[in-house]
Amino acid sequence: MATLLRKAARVSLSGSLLSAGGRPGRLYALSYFGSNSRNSSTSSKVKVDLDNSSGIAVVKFQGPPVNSMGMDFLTEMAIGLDKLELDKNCRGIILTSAVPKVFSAGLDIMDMYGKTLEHYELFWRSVQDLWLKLYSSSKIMIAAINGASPAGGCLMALSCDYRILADNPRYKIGLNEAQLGIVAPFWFKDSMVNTVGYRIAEESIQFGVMYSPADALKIGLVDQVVPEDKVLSTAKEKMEKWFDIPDHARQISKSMMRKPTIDRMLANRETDIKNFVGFISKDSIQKSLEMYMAMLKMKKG
Ligand SMILES: CC/C=C\CCC/C=C/C(=O)SCCNC(=O)CCNC(=O)[C@H](O)C(C)(C)COP(=O)(O)OP(=O)(O)OC[C@H]1O[C@@H](n2cnc3c(N)ncnc32)[C@H](O)[C@@H]1OP(=O)(O)O
Repeated sequence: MATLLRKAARVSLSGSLLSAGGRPGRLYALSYFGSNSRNSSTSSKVKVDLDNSSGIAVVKFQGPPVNSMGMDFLTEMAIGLDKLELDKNCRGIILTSAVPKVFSAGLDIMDMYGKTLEHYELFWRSVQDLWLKLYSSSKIMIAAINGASPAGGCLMALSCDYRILADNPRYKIGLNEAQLGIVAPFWFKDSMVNTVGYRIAEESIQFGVMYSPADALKIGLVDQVVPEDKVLSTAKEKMEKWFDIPDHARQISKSMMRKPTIDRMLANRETDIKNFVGFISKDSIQKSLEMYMAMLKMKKG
């Protein structure tokens, strides 16, 4: 009976939780290589390592200096996630960083500065696409946050089912867009509200608060804070606990919780792209981004 239940638990529903409009299951060229028990794929910004015996895939961001989410990163992540979504051996995915001290610096500001309208449109569609894949994944997603995680970095963590943050006061996390003079779009806001609740999100987004690990834990932005060298092992231990739940029941429950948020984004996707392109191409916003980049560079010198 126990074996039967275990087998049943491994049966996964095909495809992500995405509804029809979301273009799931796209095929792509990236291929896995490795032994029967391990499948690995490395592209320039993302490394995917699936352990077939445990069912856990570790997706490591490896785009120094800060794992910013530019076109390459977005494309490689989308390809890696598509592949894992279709892989029956994969039951859970851990997102983490191979770059010291940074999980992800969020969207690549250089993709939002001084480019053509066509570029902004393509870029924003790719950002939406990645969020849809993360948020609607049928797999168990755990963020092993081993570094700073502002804006888009925080969004990737928010898209997971569980978040573990390294206990280092320099590793701040939050949707800080307002501090750059830009606005977190409604689906960033929805992801935050769904995690920490309306009142905290309201304050957090308006101020663009970046939380220390202790504060992030207090408001429920992360679920656990552990010593830095334990982040990945804790994520793997936690994953084993999630594996005790039969996949089909967990997936349907996840879909039930997330579907309204996903559907809202799909229904407003084109308007959201128009808003982004119109907003980001304004002179005043371009100026804000320019000043922000200069400030980042000055901080170094
Ligand atoms: C209608 C809707 C409209 C708009 C919605 C847009 C939504 C936007 C979402 C976003 O994600 S915007 C990005 C927000 N990100 C940030 O504010 C993070 C900024 N970066 C940092 O705070 C720090 O870099 C750090 C992540 C804490 C790491 O600090 P560290 O000291 O380790 O590195 P350093 O600051 O020296 O940076 C190294 C290098 O990287 C460049 N950099 C940093 N972040 C970005 C980025 N997001 N995009 C592009 N480039 C980035 C930084 O300038 C340095 O470059 P240099 O070596 O050439 O000087």
